[in-house]
Amino acid sequence: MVGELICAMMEGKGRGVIARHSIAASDLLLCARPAVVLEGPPDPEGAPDAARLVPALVQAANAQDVPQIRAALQYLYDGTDASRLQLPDIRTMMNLAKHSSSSSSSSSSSLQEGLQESCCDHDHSSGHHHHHHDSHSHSAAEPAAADADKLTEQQASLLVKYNAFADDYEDLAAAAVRGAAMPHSHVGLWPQFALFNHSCLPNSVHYLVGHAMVVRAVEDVAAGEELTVSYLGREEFAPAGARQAVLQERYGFACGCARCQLESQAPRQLQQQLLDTYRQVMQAPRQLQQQLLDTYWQVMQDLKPRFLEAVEHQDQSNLAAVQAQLQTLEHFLSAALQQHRAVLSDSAVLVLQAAVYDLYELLLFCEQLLPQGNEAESKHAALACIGRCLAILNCVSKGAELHVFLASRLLQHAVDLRGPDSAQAEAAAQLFLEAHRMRYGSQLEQQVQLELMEANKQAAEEFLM
Ligand SMILES: C[S@@+](CC[C@H](N)C(=O)[O-])C[C@H]1O[C@@H](n2cnc3c(N)ncnc32)[C@H](O)[C@@H]1O
Repeated sequence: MVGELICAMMEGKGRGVIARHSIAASDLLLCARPAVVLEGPPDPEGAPDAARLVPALVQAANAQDVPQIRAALQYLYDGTDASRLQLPDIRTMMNLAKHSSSSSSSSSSSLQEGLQESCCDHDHSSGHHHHHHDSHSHSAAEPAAADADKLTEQQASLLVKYNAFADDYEDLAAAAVRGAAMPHSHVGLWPQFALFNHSCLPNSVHYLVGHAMVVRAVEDVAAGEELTVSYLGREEFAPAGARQAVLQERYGFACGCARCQLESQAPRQLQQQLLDTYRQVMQAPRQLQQQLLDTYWQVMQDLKPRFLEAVEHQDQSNLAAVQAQLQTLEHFLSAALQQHRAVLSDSAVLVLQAAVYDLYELLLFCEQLLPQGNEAESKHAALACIGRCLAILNCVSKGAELHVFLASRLLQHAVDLRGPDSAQAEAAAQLFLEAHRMRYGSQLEQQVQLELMEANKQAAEEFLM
């Protein structure tokens, strides 16, 4: 499928990646190794500072024995030079990665190799196609260096500033399946991945397997349509203004994607309400988030079997007070959404709700920490909360890790509450499978599929409250 992508100029965005032919949801788009990558310690310490990539990038680009890296980076930096318009194809990228400074013992797992093979199998073209263009977002600070043979430190800094990618973990389930030790944080530069532009409602998902960057479509994409990824992590769950501020500051562009447009066209009153809700959720209950997380860790570490009981003995009344506040917020927001329901499609409502995703997630956490009524009732309530969160993620964040985790949680609750053979459990299993299909594709061997599902179930236990 990699051969089906074209690099072209996108109005107001510099270059971008478009589909040459139609692409189906869950198709693999890219699996590429980095030009450079640095591993950090496992979370919570986070990924190394991207600035540390600059000297490594200069060194990799100027290494005599691997001119392809220099070509890829120079292309990325300065697409205006006709002599360098030919982007190395995926095979070249794979080969050059063998020589790159980023070799890793963990990168030879069978899952990763499988992914690479599936790329190569589909790559029937001789390389990417792209059109000549004369402006480029990365090179604003200076024209192409006359001595184009060497990538300068200044050029490398610009490349890193706009193109580096960092993550606290590689894909946790894939790491577990391939037997990797504790997954590490990463910061690196993947030249082909860096050609994808951003959307707050992306049609592709991306993640690391070892050092390989995997990109997969999560929507059906028509020929000629742009393929987009989200540059925002958790910050994607914020209103348009907040997202745009981050994108402007970090990447220097004003986002005008479909989600931003939808929000800016929503009735003014509703926009204000979304903003107010977001502020209240993000400001006031920040302590609550911490409190909930602290509670979570405490309970998971030594009191897991008596999870709900233990929480009751700690700060139940405090949590209940916050829960009540959250419920009030949710009530008003839902009334406002209801008021404008006639002009909003189902998915528009979900897109708008994504701006205050934290509200819904905190309600879910409260529900899980503070059971109300009898066990069945509280499970019902939790099931409804999970369903709501999942619907939002299924709309704006398809194939994301959180999407897979919540689908796993929904399945667990449905099985618990209604039994493994119930219609609800079956529907939830279908959602879990679908989230997996988006993230890992539809052509996985059944055994690998089962192992990934089990690993994601475990990871959801550990990482989701
Ligand atoms: C990783 S690069 C993406 C490829 C880039 N367009 C190019 O020509 O090399 C990130 C840069 O692309 C541009 N960009 C990405 N997404 C955009 C969007 N939705 N709207 C406008 N510019 C965007 C910004 O200049 C950003 O700093």
